[in-house]
Amino acid sequence: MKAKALTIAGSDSGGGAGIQADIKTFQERDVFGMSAITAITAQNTLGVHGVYPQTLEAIEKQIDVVLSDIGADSVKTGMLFSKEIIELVSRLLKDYKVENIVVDPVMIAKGGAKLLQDEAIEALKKHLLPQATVITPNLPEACAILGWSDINSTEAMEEAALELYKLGAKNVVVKGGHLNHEQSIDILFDGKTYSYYTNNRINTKHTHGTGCTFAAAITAELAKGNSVSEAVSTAKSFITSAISEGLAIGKGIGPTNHGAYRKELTR
Ligand SMILES: Nc1ncnc2c1ncn2[C@@H]1O[C@H](COP(=O)(O)OP(=O)(O)OP(=O)(O)O)[C@@H](O)[C@H]1O
Ligand SMILES: Cc1ncc(COP(=O)(O)O)c(N)n1
Repeated sequence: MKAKALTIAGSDSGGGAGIQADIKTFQERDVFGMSAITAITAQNTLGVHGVYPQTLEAIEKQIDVVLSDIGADSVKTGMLFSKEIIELVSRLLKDYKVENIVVDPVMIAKGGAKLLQDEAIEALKKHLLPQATVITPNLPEACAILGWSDINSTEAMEEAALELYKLGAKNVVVKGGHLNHEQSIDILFDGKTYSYYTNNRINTKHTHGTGCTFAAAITAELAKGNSVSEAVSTAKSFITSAISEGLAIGKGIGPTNHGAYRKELTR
């Protein structure tokens, strides 16, 4: 049977991040994609021009009808915007006993727009992180969750992974896209071992949606029954290809190319 994945996230009208990036990635990885939209954003390559959160009722209904009928082998969360939405999503994922949960703790868009209210960080820590199979913070997100000012080395990334693991997630991937290093290094910590996923840094500005795409690829691989380390490894290859063929569309930061990995596999 075809694997199924649900993304609970914000809509990016520009198509590079959020729900759109997730669904494209699920499709590329041969997983049936479903969505529950937490907020509509008016977005393009120049940034976020408007944020329109959906009502709790609308969010609950989307999740309820999908999980009660179709079900999901894995669920990804992205932009959740408020404490109330986090509490709702956490409750529903518990009620439906979802097994594979990937939490991408989206906080700030590349252009600087807030996608999570400051007061929601505590709710994220208390309710959602402890339920997660995998969490995928970038360096600023890891700092915000831990109350740290900076993470600027792989040693500090390992320390952050350990401290984040103590908050209850089964696996932590600290993403090093923001590290000033010639390689792009992500570190997975499963409570015992630190595994490094490393590729050469690609010199491009077209990286809109990298975090969403990476986490969606992990979600898709988990839905198909792969292990966390296999899922992260495939996701790393997927995002590296997508960035290497980033799309110079629009006047600002273009999106990654979700179809690039498939092309590479069939070459
Ligand atoms: N220039 C790059 N070259 C190669 N890999 C990259 C580059 N930038 C980011 N990555 C990889 O992309 C993935 C996403 O990492 P990143 O730290 O950019 O996430 P993010 O900041 O959450 O993304 P976003 O900016 O979409 O929120 C990671 O696997 C990271 O290593
Ligand atoms: C709806 C939504 N979710 C997530 C992101 C983060 O992606 P990025 O940091 O690449 O802008 C975004 N811009 N929009």
